[in-house]
Order: sequence, then C-alpha cells, then structure tokens
Amino acid sequence: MSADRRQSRVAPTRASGRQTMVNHIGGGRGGSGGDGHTNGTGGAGGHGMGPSLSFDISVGHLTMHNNVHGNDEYVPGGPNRQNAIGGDPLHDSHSGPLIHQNIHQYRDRGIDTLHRSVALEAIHDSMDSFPQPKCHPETRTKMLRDLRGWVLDTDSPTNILWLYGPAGAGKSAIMQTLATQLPEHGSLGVCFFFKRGHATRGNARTLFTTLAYQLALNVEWLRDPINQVVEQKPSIIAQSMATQMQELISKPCRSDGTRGTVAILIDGLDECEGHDIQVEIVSVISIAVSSRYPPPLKFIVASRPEPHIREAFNSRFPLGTYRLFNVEQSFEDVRKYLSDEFVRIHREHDTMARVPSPWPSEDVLKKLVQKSSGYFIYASTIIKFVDDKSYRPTERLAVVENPKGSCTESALATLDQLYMTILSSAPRQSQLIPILSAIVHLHLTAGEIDLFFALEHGETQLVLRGLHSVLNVPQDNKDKILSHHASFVDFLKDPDRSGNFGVGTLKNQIALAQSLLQFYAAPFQRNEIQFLSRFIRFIVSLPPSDAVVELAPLIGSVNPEYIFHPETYLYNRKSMAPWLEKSPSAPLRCDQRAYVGELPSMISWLKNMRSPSADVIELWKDYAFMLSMDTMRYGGADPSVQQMVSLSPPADVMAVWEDYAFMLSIDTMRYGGADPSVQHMVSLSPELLQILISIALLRCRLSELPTKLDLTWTELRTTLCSLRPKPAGNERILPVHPPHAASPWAARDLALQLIRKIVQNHIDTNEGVNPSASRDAVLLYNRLLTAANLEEVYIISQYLLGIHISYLVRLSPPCPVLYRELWHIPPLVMWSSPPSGHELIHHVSKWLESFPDSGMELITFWQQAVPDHDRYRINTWNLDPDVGERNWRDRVENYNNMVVKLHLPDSLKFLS
Ligand SMILES: Nc1ncnc2c1ncn2[C@@H]1O[C@H](COP(=O)(O)OP(=O)(O)OP(=O)(O)O)[C@@H](O)[C@H]1O
Repeated sequence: MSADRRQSRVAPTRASGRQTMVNHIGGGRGGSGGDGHTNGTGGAGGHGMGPSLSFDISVGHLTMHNNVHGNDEYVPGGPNRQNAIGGDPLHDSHSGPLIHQNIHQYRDRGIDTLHRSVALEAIHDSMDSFPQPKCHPETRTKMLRDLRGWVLDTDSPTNILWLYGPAGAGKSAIMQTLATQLPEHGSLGVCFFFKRGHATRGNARTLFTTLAYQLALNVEWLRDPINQVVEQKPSIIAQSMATQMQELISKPCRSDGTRGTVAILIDGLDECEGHDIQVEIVSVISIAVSSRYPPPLKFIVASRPEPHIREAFNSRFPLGTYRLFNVEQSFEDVRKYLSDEFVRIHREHDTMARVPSPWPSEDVLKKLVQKSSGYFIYASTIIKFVDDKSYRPTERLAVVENPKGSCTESALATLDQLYMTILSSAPRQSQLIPILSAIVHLHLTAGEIDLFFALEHGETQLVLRGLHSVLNVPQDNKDKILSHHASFVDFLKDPDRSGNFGVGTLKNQIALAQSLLQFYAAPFQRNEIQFLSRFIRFIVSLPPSDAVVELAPLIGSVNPEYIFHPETYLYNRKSMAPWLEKSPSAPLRCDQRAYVGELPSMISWLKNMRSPSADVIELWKDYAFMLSMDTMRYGGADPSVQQMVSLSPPADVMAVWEDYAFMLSIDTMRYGGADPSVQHMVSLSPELLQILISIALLRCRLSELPTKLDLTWTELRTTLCSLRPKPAGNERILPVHPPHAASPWAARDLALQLIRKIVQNHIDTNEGVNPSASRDAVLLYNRLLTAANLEEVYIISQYLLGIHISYLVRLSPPCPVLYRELWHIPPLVMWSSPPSGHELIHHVSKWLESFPDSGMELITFWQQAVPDHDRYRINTWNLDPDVGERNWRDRVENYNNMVVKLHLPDSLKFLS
C-alpha cells in the first residue's frame, strides 16, 4: 500500500444480499502491535507510522465496518474492547495498527460517524477499568435500592441527582453496580466513567458523543433519531458540549416522550480535566433538564464533594430541583465485606489450611472496621495486601496490625498514593502544612485557624478547597474540620508515609505552638478564650527537648487576660460536669482540678523542660547583638532585639506560671475550691487589702482587677502573690500589731478611686457617646461574650461601678472627703440607672448613720438629692430593703470567710 494519502469509498446499498465495501485509506504507517492472546487480550501497540484503512463491508442486511488507522501516536494494542482486535499477529504484520470492527445495520451511517468520536473505555463494563470497582454482595443495598427507586419513579420531582462522597467512599462501585442492576429492573441506562489523567476518560471531549452513541445502541427508539442527526450534520461530533447535548441527546429523546425514562450515569466528574469543564458539564445538563419540555432522562452525577462542583449545583439548580445523595459511612457494610473476604482468603490460600477459623479474631476484625471509618478504601486496600499469593495472609495481616513494621509502606501503599495525589494537586501548598497541622493536632475550625494564623477571614476555607475529598470542611467556619477517614490523619502524622506533607514531626508541632503562642501573647481579643486549656494540653504533650526550650519566652509572655478569663477555666468545669454528676462522692476534688485549669500541668511540664544551655543563650545574645548592629542604621534597637536579649530561662517562666496558679486558686475560692495555702501574715498592704476586698466583697474576678484597680498584671501578681508561701528560710518578718482598722480605710480609698473613675468615664466617653473610650466598658464587653455592642455594655459597666461604690462607702469609716466626692457622680449616670441609684441611696444612707453627728439631716439631704425622686421610688427595680440587707450581709460574710481561709488576722474582718 502506498504511503501516499489516498481514499476510496464504495457507497453501501440497501439491497439484500448485496455486499458493499467502503474503504478509507489514510496515509502513514502503523506501529508494531503487541502479542496477541487467545483470550483476546492484545499486547501494546507500537508507534503508528503507516497508512490508515477504513472499509465497510455490507453482507445482507449487515455492514462490517473496519477502520485501520496508522498514525504517529502510541496506540495500545490491548486490552481489547468488545469487537475489537488488538495485537493480532495478522495486524502485527501491518506494523500493528489498531482495528475496530463494528457490526451494525448498514443504515446507521450517522452512528458510524459517532463511533469515531467515542471513548468506549469510559462505558460500563469496559475492559479498560478492569477490575471494576463494584459493591460486594449485600453491601450498599439500601443506597442502591433508593437510587433504583429514584430512577424508576416517573413522578419524581427531580431529574438530576448529585451523588457525592469523600475519596474512596465507594461512589464508583455504587455507580458500576447500579449500571448493572438497572437493566435487570427494566430500566435503560448509559454511562460515562471518568478517570483522572486517562487519554480519553480523563477529559470531556467525548462525553456527550459517548453517551449519545450508547443511547443509539441501547435504546431502540433513539437509534434512528440520533443516527439522522449525525448523518445530516457530521460536524456535530466536533461541536460544543451544549450543542451536542441539545442535538444528540435532548432533541432525539424528546422525539417520542412516551417511551419511558432513560438513566444517564456520569461517574467521577471531579476526575475530568479542568474545573471549568466540570462546571460547564453541570451547566449543560441543567439547561437540558430545566427546559420547558425536558427530555425523559434521569441524570446521576457522582463526584467527590469538591467545592466548585457543589457551587455549580447550587447555582445552576434552584433549591429542590436536584437531589443530593451522600455516600455515607457504613461500618456494617465494611464489616460484611471484610469478614466475607477473610473467609475467602482463608479458603483459597494453601498456607491457611492449619490456621483455625474464624480468622482473624473478632477483635482484629472490629479494629479494622473501626480504622476504615466506615468507608471502603481502607478495607479494600487491606484485603488486596493480605490477599497476595506470594505471602502468608497471617503474616500480611500482622503487618497491617502493627503499623511500625517494616512493610507498612506497602500495606497502605494504595491508600498513601491516593492521599499523596490529592495533597499534591491542592493549591497553595506552602500554607497547607501549618493548616493541616492545626487540624490534626488541635481540631480547629476554619474560623479559629484564620484567627490564630492572622489570616484574612475565609482564607482557610480557600486554602482547603482542594481537600474536600479527604476533609470535611464545614461551610460556616464554626464547626471543627474533620478528616473523612481516620486513616488520613494517621497518614499525615507518620512522616515516613506522608513525606513533605507530614505534620507529625516535632519541628512542625513546635512551629504550630509558636504561632498560637504569638496569638496569646498579643493584646487580648474577645474570641477563642476557651481554647487556651486545650492548647496548653497540646503544649505539655510535647516531649521536653532542646528544641522545645525555644517556646519558653513565648510561654512566659502569654497575656494573663486569657489565663484569668472566666471562660478559660469555667469551660473546663462545664466539660467535667457529666463526670461530676456521676461521682457525687468526689465533687470537690474534681472541681479543684477544673478550677485551676491546666496551669499545674504547664508548671510541671516547665519543670521538666531542659534549660537552654549557656551556649544557646550566648548564641542568641550574639545574634541579638549582630542584629542590633545591623539595625542601628534605622535609628535604634528593635524592640524584638530587647526581647531576645532577655530570653527567659524556663525557671523564670515557671515562677510566673506558679504565681498564676496561686492567683487562680484565690479567684476560684468562691466556687468552693480548696483553700490556697498562704504564708502567715498579720499585716497587709493597702493594695493587697483592696485586691482582697474586690475579690471577696465586690465579687470581682481577677481578670477585672487590672482595669478596675488601675494596676498592671505584674503589679497585681506581685501584690497578690505576696501571700504565697515562700521557700523555707525566706519567711517574712511580720509586724505584731496590725494598723488600726486597715480594711475600712482600704475600702474608703478604693471608693474614692472608683468615684473618680466613674466621673472620668463619663467625661472620656463624651457622656456615653463614645463608649470605647471607657476601659471598664471594653473590659465588660470582653467578658460578656453574649453582649452585642459596646453601647449597651457601657451603661452596665457604669452602674456596676455605682453598686461597687455603694458597698465600699458603707464599709468606710465616716469621712467628709468621701461624702463630698459622692456629689461628683454625674446624676445622669447614677439616677438613670435604677439598680445602682437605689443601692447608692440605701447604702450611703446606712453609712451616714454611722457618722458621729449624723442626725437625719445629712441622710434626708442625700436622699432628697435624687432627681425625679418619685419616679425613681416606684420603679420596679426598687430594692426591697430586706433583700438589700441580706445581700449586703452575704457579701461581708463572704469577705470575712476569706480572711479566715487565708489565715489573716481577725482585725481585718468587717462588721456587717
Ligand atoms: N460496596 C463495596 N464493596 C466492596 N468493595 C468496595 C465497595 N465500595 C467500594 N469498594 C472498593 O473500595 C475502593 C474505593 O472505591 P471507589 O473507587 O468506588 O471509591 P470512590 O468513592 O469512587 O473513590 P474516588 O473518589 O477516589 O474515585 C475500590 O477498591 C472499590 O473496589
């Protein structure tokens, strides 16, 4: 045959008994074919080089249609498809071109044309996908029944169904099994199974022609209409997907709508090349099924839950017009599969003859089912590994059970390959590792990751878009991101399996801890307070090592506002509540643990931490010095340089955290926690007394004190921790005679301070117009996580100050200075807020009674000073004097109890 391109064609005739041969001869030379096998499986074809020949032979009413293509591409000689011959020795002598033979009716010239643009490998039962994933008997039965029911239901309100599930959930197995079952249940179905990276199945070039081709061959009444379309317009096979859908499928199907519904199954949409093409496919289908006269078709599209596909469905189909079908976990199905397969392996392997059945034990089976997370990929990987005829199944199973064994890699190789492919194709790899690390080690939500890593809102969602097939990433940012399979977390944690994606290394964990510690060392933010306890548990799980010592300075600078925020330890308490209920005998012990949160574990962890060697400190000092030299040109030392120079050795950090634990135990005495052990003191500084009054009588939390008392956290810590027992030999020398009435004067000073504060807030906020100027309002806003805005909280913060002032005044000795100062409280603040106004009137009146020359005048004068007195008196907030007094006595008693518990002198008590 000449190498020149030539073509000859003999037109077929319809006359019976007449033979027609149609030849198409193309130039070029075919490559050598592979070895043929008797079972029809051919070897690999060679590079096409020769001419191509295409000839139709009509015999009787049949036409034999052969195409011989020579081209310059690698052509697989086998495995064979139906009616195709690959690697035939005869064709090998033609330098191995691939030959398709189709036997069909002579009249189907349109279908012949279509045939040239078909990916036969993509259809159900194709040899190309051997062995096809399919459902093990009696698994996925309910899902399959539901799907069949939906397809067969002619009254169903929806005609497209999105079947989604994580990687390896078993979607393809369900689709393949469904494709087999539908004809058995009297329905017709056509399929396209995408396969990532495959020459024909990996893209959508032949999707609609392949579907149309199967419709023409499988559905008798569609054969002619489809044939005609292509015959009249052969160029259709090269037109857009939308046109092909419309002309090749929708229109022919509508040509006679009375013939019943046909199912179109498209599997692995996410495996089709190009996100835009995947979205386009959904779009093309949506146009077809939402048209005024939709074709009698039911579409099932299966894919991983990739966000762009989800969005495509959501945007193309109004709510309720498509059906969502989640391939959920099924532990029961996986169990059935595993136990049947182990029975088979036991039966088929010679080496198992002496192994008693049942094998493996119930325990082992249970563990494997658990490990699978109810999805098939893990189970089928294990079965493939154990079922290797070159090994003893018992040994292989032992490798699976003991993941530290040397062959683990091969045991989970398929699974690891799957995870590697998914991770490698995810965008923004550099940001991926820290985020995965946070998910694996700290179980965070997307919102929390944004916050802790200082990312823009929604950024984590974007980074994880490529990983929805392995991770469940809730849309709302508020729920935890979880792995679909437990095996994915195991994979990520094991650096031998996950390589560069591994998050289990100490280095990675330290980097994660650093990021979060930086967040907690920064100024207080209202979110994520409760999380601190969990985070401390993570830190203390890190093994002490030189590397971990680097965390010490950051641990030393955690903002105490987080540590002492009630949510931090109350959250802990809540999480223990169920346990408390069950063990009434030990509530106190449990409470104590809960109240001090995770501080003791942090302290003992710090104690175990190896100190950085002198060398390390010197090295860092050198670095700092070099850096300061370098930054001199910019006009001075960088603050971070200072920080590095004073790199805290853990001993200092530990002392700080020990103080925190002590402070917290004082703060939580109110809940019935154990009395903190204190050193014996008979004299207290006025500052310490004010702190104790604030805690026990005003019932302020420790976290409020820096703002309320205008102290820094260090001042608060130093003052309060003067009560802490000191190491032996360091006992304080204590004065024997306490200063007279120290407590009332401390209360007086505090009252004066708070009156000035209430006035100052009023001025600073421009009478409440700009509430953020009040530190008290901001503090309360941070505490009341349910508060909606600062305006609302400002008013509350002012009247709380008012109430505190009223108690402090009542505790004070008679004092004209204080009386005068009371008149400075802006009426607008006090009297417009009934509770505090009322308390002020009540307690100040009581205080005035203690004046040696009080008489009623002063009291009446004070009471009459209240503006709009009558309105105020009838207000529902009116304080019942009895209740008010009881409340007062409770508070005084609370304070006095604390004096006892802390072993302070009785002279510090108040009279109620
Ligand atoms: N019901 C089942 N019975 C037996 N084996 C199953 C079943 N479902 C799935 N498998 C096996 O589990 C593995 C993964 O299944 P399959 O390929 O169907 O998952 P998939 O959800 O389509 O995964 P991907 O998203 O990666 O394409 C395959 O080896 C398959 O044969």
